[in-house]
Amino acid sequence: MRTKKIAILGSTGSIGTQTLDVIKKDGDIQVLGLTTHVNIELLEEQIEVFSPQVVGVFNSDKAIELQRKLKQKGSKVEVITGIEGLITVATLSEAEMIVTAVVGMIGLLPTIEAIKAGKTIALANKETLVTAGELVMNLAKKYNTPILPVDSEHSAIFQCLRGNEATSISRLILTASGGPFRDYTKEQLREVTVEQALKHPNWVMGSKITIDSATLMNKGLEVIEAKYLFDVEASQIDVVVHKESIIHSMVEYKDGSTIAQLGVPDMRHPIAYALYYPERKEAEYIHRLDWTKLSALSFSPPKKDLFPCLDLAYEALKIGGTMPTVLNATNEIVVESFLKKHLPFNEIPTIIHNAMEKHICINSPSLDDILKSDEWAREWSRKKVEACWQKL
Ligand SMILES: NC(=O)C1=CN([C@@H]2O[C@H](COP(=O)(O)OP(=O)(O)OC[C@H]3O[C@@H](n4cnc5c(N)ncnc54)[C@H](OP(=O)(O)O)[C@@H]3O)[C@@H](O)[C@H]2O)C=CC1
Ligand SMILES: CC(=O)[C@@H](O)[C@H](O)COP(=O)(O)O
Ligand SMILES: [Mn+2]
Repeated sequence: MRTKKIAILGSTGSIGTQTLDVIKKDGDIQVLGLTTHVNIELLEEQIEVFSPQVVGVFNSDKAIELQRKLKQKGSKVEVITGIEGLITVATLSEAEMIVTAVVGMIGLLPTIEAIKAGKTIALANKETLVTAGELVMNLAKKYNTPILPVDSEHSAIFQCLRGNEATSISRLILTASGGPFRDYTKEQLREVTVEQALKHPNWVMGSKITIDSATLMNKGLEVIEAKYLFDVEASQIDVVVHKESIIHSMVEYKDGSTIAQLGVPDMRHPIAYALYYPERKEAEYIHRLDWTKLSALSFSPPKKDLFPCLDLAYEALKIGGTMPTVLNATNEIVVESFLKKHLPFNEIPTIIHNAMEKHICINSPSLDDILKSDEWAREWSRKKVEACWQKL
């Protein structure tokens, strides 16, 4: 049996740990590199089990601490800090595939370097495509590098597209759980707490994406991600609330037929699909749907007036250029602030909207334009949050 060699960016997070779980179950993938931001305790355990060559620890104090611990144990694993650590792991010469499971646009530069180094990308890090979708996809074409979606909706669409011509697509239908507040009124939404927002009805995920699900920004980011991954028009991407999260997304074809991908909500399925693509690997550990107990699959339109982030994402996509970059960067700042309890829930879309209004959009941006727009949006929204915090 051939052993596939991979590296994982963000191995200590929700997607990272589930990727390692899949790998442990199958035993036919070798892990050459791992990275974390600060969680060196978990990284140390992962080093014990998977024996990578190199690890990246973004935080420099934590990197030094880990280096010291590993030295004491006589370990030969190399530790690299900062963005250099992420890029080194993303471009390890022997690795064929990179799983991008970091959260946020910090994943952009390592992903670009991995593409240039010809690595297959198993992409969970949606902020990368939202920030620089056109640039990343153009690079992937230039370097002939496959980008395999890990996000459950995009994996579903990818699976539904197999064996069909892209030209026969009528529309993509992304399913949304609606998040924990899908049945809340406008008044109730004013009072929601971080603790409530962190309780996703169907998935256990990292805190940033969980808040994005609660605002429906996750679906907005996924609309942009779908546009770039599948090269369709924004008008061809619809969102429907499906609270059971059993149908992971659908493709409607020109002949009126719709193909959907269904399964229990378990990220190990889309992760394994990307890891082993084009093979479908035996996965006894994934629970099967019990059709006799599934009494109903429900659908309803998203409440766009109560959750304006979805429309903001469509708007950013329509404007194009650096507008999705600004949408993403502002969202990262306001979500972080909400999680720190420095910002109320209903200020999230307001600040993003204001940032988009203020931004002077650059069309066909270079990487430098993108990085500068990202920086501008972060600075601008930090000031807005600060002003809001003073008033609270
Ligand atoms: N969780 C899920 O089910 C799904 C997630 N996704 C997407 O996958 C990505 C990862 O999500 P998720 O696993 O939930 O996130 P988590 O917050 O659980 O994990 C994020 C990982 O990235 C690391 N990290 C965070 N910030 C930095 C930084 N500045 N520099 C370097 N590394 C960093 C974290 O390290 P540390 O542990 O030290 O904080 C951790 O390893 C996101 O883009 C998300 O939208 C998509 C679909 C489903
Ligand atoms: C598991 C996954 O892919 C998440 O993006 C999930 O879809 C979030 O659920 P929402 O539909 O609530 O955004
Ligand atoms: Mn998703």
